[in-house]
Amino acid sequence: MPRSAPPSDDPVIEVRDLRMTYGTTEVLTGVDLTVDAGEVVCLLGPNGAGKTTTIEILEGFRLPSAGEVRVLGEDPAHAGDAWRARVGVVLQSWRDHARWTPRRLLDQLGGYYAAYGTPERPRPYAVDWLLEVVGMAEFADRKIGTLSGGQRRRLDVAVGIIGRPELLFLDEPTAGFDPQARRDFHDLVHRLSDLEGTSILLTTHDLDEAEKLADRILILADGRIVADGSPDALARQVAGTSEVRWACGRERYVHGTDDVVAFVRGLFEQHGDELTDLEVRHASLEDTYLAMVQRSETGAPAAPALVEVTR
Ligand SMILES: Nc1ncnc2c1ncn2[C@@H]1O[C@H](COP(=O)(O)OP(=O)(O)OP(=O)(O)O)[C@@H](O)[C@H]1O
Repeated sequence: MPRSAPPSDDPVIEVRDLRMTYGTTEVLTGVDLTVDAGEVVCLLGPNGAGKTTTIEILEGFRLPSAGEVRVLGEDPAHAGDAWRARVGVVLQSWRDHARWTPRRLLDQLGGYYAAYGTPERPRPYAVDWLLEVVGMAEFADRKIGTLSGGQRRRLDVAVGIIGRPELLFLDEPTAGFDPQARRDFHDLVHRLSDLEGTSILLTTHDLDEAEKLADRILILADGRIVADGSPDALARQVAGTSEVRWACGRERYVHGTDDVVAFVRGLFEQHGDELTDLEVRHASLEDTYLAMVQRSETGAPAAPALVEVTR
C-alpha cells in the first residue's frame, strides 16, 4: 500500500462540554477531549463510565443531550456519506451473511468505498492485502457462519478498515482474542498508525494493551475526563510512584518513593555490603489508573500508590 499524505494540523476530534442523560441519569456531565491527526488515543474508565456512549456519539450513532462535537470537521449527527466513508467503525461480531466468505464480503463492502477514493488516499484497501494483515488469509474462503469467535472478531476489524479510514474507532477490539491474535492486532494498529497515518480512538479494559498502543490516555470517570496524558506523564502525577524492595540479611523491606535514585543511594550509604537483594518497580499504568479513578470518585487527592511497610 502506498504511504498516505501526512496528517493535517487540525484535530480530527474536538469535543467540548459533551453531556448525555439517559432518563434522569446524567452519564456524561461535561466531557472535553481532543484527538490530533495521527494519534492513537485510548479511552479508559470503569464499567458504566460512558465510554461506549461517548464513542457512539462520535460515530454519529447516538445523539448527545448537549455539547459541541466535531469529527473530521463535521458534526457526526448530521454528516453525510462522504464523511462516513472516511471513518472506520469496528462493530461487535459480524453475524450477517453467514453463507458468504470473508473474501466476498470484503469485496462487496469495499466496492461501496471506491467512489470516495482520492489520488492521495485510494479506497478501498486491496482485499488480499487486508486479509493478510488481519491474519485471515487462511479463513478467507470459509463460510462466515463456520468461523470461531476470535476469527469473526478479526473479520470485524477487516470490515471496519476496508474503506481505508482516516479515523478509526475501536470499542474493546481485542475482547475474546487469544494472545497471538492480540499481538497481531497490536501490530496492525501500529501499522495503521505509523504507515497509514490513521488516527485511532479505542477503548479497552486491558491496561497493558493501553500502555502498548496509546500515544495518549484519557480516563473517563464520574462523567468527565479526569486524566489526559501519556502513560509516563500520568504516572508522574501520582505520588509515590516507585516501589523499592530490598533485603538486609534475612529481613525484607518495601518502600514507596518518588525519588528512587536518592533513596537507593541512601540505602547503600546506610547498609552497604549488608544489602543482599534490591529490586525497583515503577508504578504501572494500573497503579496510576486506580489512583486516578479513586481520586475522582472520592474527590480526594490520590493516595500514595505505595505505602511504607517492613518485612
Ligand atoms: N440506551 C440506554 N438507555 C439507558 N441507559 C443507558 C443506555 N446506554 C447506556 N446506558 C447507561 O449509561 C451508562 C454508561 O454506559 P456505557 O455503555 O456508555 O459505559 P461504558 O463505559 O462503555 O461501560 P463498559 O466498560 O461496561 O462497557 C451505564 O450506566 C449504562 O447502563
